[in-house]
Amino acid sequence: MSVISSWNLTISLNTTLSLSWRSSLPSRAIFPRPKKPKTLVVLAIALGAKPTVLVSEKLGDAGIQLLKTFANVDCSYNLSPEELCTKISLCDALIVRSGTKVTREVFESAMGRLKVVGRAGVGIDNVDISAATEHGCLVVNAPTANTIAAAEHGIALLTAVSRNVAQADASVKAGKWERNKYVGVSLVGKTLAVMGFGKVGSEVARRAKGLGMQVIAHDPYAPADRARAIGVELVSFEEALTTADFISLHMPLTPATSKMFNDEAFSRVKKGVRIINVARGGVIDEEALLRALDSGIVAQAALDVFTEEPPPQENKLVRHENVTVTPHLGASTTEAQEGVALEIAEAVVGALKGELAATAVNAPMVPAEVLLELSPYVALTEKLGRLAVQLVAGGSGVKFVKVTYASARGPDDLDTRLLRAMVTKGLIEPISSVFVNLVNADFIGKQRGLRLTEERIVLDGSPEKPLEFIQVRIANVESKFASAISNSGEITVEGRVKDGKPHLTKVGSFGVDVSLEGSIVLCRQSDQPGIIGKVGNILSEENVNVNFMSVGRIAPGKQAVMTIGLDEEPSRDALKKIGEITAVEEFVFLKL
Ligand SMILES: NC(=O)C1=CN([C@@H]2O[C@H](COP(=O)(O)OP(=O)(O)OC[C@H]3O[C@@H](n4cnc5c(N)ncnc54)[C@H](O)[C@@H]3O)[C@@H](O)[C@H]2O)C=CC1
Ligand SMILES: O=C(O)C(=O)COP(=O)(O)O
Repeated sequence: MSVISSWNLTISLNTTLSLSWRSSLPSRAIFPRPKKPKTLVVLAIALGAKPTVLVSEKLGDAGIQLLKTFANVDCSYNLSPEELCTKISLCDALIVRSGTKVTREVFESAMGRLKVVGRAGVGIDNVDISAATEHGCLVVNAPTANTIAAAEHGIALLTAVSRNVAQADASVKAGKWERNKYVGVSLVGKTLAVMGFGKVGSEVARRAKGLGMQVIAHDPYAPADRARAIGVELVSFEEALTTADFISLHMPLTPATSKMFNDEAFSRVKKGVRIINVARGGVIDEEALLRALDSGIVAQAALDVFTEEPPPQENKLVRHENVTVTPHLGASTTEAQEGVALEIAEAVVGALKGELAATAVNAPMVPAEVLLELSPYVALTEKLGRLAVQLVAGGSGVKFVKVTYASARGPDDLDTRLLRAMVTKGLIEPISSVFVNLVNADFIGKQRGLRLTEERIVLDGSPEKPLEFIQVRIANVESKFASAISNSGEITVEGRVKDGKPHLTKVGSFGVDVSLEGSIVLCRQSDQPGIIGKVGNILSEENVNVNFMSVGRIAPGKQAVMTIGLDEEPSRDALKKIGEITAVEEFVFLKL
């Protein structure tokens, strides 16, 4: 058994938790309904209302049409930050490109309604991801559809710069004919340093090789074999700077890459280097670039992106004669815009339907086939969490939770992040007003001081099924249903997936078997004939449908735990009657 992760979370239980003793039913025998804005979208859909998607920048028509099949679509472009904050509390999703700043204030103004932000493109530096995560808002992007467009624009700028295309064009249009002034430089045989060897960078490299250039790349995280496969040598930052005739930037803007190209970097480049930036303005210290251009260290620059967009009129870089500029056009081809629009619309609609997004930026990306396989276990883990926490006696603080996964698969073949998040959701939601999802589960858990430990039991046998059983244990607490405490002294619930459905298979040390649907009555009685019939009668008198019933015994004639799965919620009166059956020693009603 090995511990694979742990973190802290403290849940303080309020005293009106679900448990009821046989003869003293509290005023509300069931769990208090959470006050949270729980899955508003799903609720809205259930009521027949469509979710609302705000599109704040121009999006390809195919994407808009797809969104309209599922949601009310509000295309409001050029909103001021204040207008965005005002509108956002009425929206379930927001779709942006690079021009909308999705700040913490936006998430705060959403007041819990905003469920997903879709970035119709790659760079997510305009979205405050930490704030999104803290607010449980999923951020998805469209990472692939504009790769080629951005790479082609990089190559367009590379060739334009080398032959002074923009300057010469302006000159001819101004009535001049300056053939000697605009003599260019050749690309063939020159060294191009691609900085950031990801999707765009590697496509630029491929194309530059076709132009006869020597291509080197700097990317601390790129796999060497990918570079080798296209004949590119991965080099250090230093080597890239000192050997390149052309430098093309393709890394994301992050705290680590911010102003990566500064005075220090420009002091090490080859004199006369040419720089192309189709990444983000912020990766260059623009003042430093201006100095390097003025001193001739950098011969020319081609910039598609700027620290501030649009750049102010007086921006000296924009007006510099050795600088070619475009207004952030990297992704702007008809094909790329239709592609990203569809990619983001699909991701946003999927997220609004509650599906997990393959392009999630702030949640684990779980491949579709893994999701499909894990989905019954997702339901199981959430329900086990909900059951376990409902079994805790009011006043106990839930801090130490252990989740055990029993599987014949090796640890690398089982991604438990999703399952862990769902246990957290199950543990926290019934006893608090927060909404927990895959996005914010770890954050909320940590914030509340819960210490959740995951363990693996590696079983012999066929690894065909991802999991054999899952156990959730809560230590250092008392239970309102004493039988839920196992021999190890912890509240223990265990479940399995049977025929694709989650089942509860153990409570404390008692083996049980009940499908986890509707609600459950757990009942400990002295093992004797007739109890099942008596309980069944009480429920049938109330028209409460029993969907499952099982009895687990320590030994014949001793104690047994009866588990009853119910489709409807029984009245308080019916529960009271169950508690009054003489052989019933304790019972509890649990909502799933
Ligand atoms: N101008 C435009 O319209 C467009 C701009 N972009 C920009 O291009 C960037 C790259 O896009 P993709 O290639 O699709 O992303 P990607 O994630 O596939 O590639 C980024 C690469 O940068 C590398 N990287 C990270 N830190 C680095 C560092 N300190 N030094 C060197 N490399 C580093 C990463 O390892 C990764 O391989 C985006 O983040 C976006 O900002 C993307 C599309 C269009
Ligand atoms: O995808 C990206 O990262 C881009 O920079 C494209 O930006 P845009 O969607 O054209 O505003």
